[in-house]
Amino acid sequence: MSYPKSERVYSVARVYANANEIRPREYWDYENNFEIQWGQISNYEIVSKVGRGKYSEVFSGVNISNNQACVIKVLKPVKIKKIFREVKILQNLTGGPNIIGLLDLVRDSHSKIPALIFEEVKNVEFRTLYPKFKKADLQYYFTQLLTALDYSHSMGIIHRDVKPQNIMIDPFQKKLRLIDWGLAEFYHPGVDYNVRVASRYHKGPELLVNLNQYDYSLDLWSVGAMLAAIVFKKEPFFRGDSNFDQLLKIIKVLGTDELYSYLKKYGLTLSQEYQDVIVPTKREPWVSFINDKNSHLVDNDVIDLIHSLLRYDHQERLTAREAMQHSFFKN
Ligand SMILES: Nc1ncnc2c1ncn2[C@@H]1O[C@H](COP(=O)(O)OP(=O)(O)OP(=O)(O)O)[C@@H](O)[C@H]1O
Repeated sequence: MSYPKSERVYSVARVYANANEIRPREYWDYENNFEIQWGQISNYEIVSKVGRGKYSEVFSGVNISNNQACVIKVLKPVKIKKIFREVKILQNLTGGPNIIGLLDLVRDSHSKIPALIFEEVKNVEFRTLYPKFKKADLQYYFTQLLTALDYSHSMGIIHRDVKPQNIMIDPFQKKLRLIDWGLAEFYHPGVDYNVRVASRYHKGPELLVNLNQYDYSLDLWSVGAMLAAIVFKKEPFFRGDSNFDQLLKIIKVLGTDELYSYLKKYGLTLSQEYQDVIVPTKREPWVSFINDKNSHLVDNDVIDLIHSLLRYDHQERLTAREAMQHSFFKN
């Protein structure tokens, strides 16, 4: 059984909780009876290297059978289960709005090293792009991102690694694609998930306080952290220098009162290590982050949106769909 329910169910997603249960088992069970149909590796040629991740080397390439540009993600050796999960999730989501399209799967006949073939996005690096964003750009691109997330969540899938590096934007075509589904997971209510996911600066509080029954709302914390970073021109917004320190950076902004209410609500306690260093802290008002460099981007709407995403309590955060309906996107 791949998704054992916990004996104590203390948190269930507010939306799409049964997205997998209502679908056939083959939809989410990537461990049993799942077989990959491999394409022709000879169709693809590498052009140049575009990036490297923890789990892969990524190249721009071309499909010589139709002259189509593509991206070739060559996987580093990892557990076969992890590869199956990424492939199954990509197959389920490909074709959805603003989700990176998986075009083919190939593997080297000798080494058996697999590679994923994707549509190519002519991405402009976020450190170049985001500082130029005006309110209209934020409205447009965050709507695109939330559309991808609402779709993925409605399909029962949590991305679990939302961050600028995983959001490809081609500003000339105004195209946004959510990439890197390597940490994504199927959501089943009442299952204890591994908290060692996401990248440090974008980890939600649930991961840092060891709350295992998290859900889609994890992705909305990461969106909130990204939005706050752009709006307040503070990249990243929460810069912890370790996983331990990451929660301390969040406390500096959100304070301790709501942290303790959060822990109490779900019956959690902080480790002794945290209890030794955390002192009572007041919430830092959002307006205290306004300065000469960012004031043109800040208004009450965007502050309210950030405030509604950056909540300790994952159940209080706006869902992707609710966030899209926020007044920030209307004016
Ligand atoms: N479809 C694409 N179009 C353009 N660039 C891409 C595409 N896919 C991946 N890249 C580039 O390759 C990098 C690594 O890809 P990806 O995040 O999928 O790999 P990873 O090994 O899972 O990375 P990580 O260590 O962040 O988990 C991306 O940050 C991006 O720069």
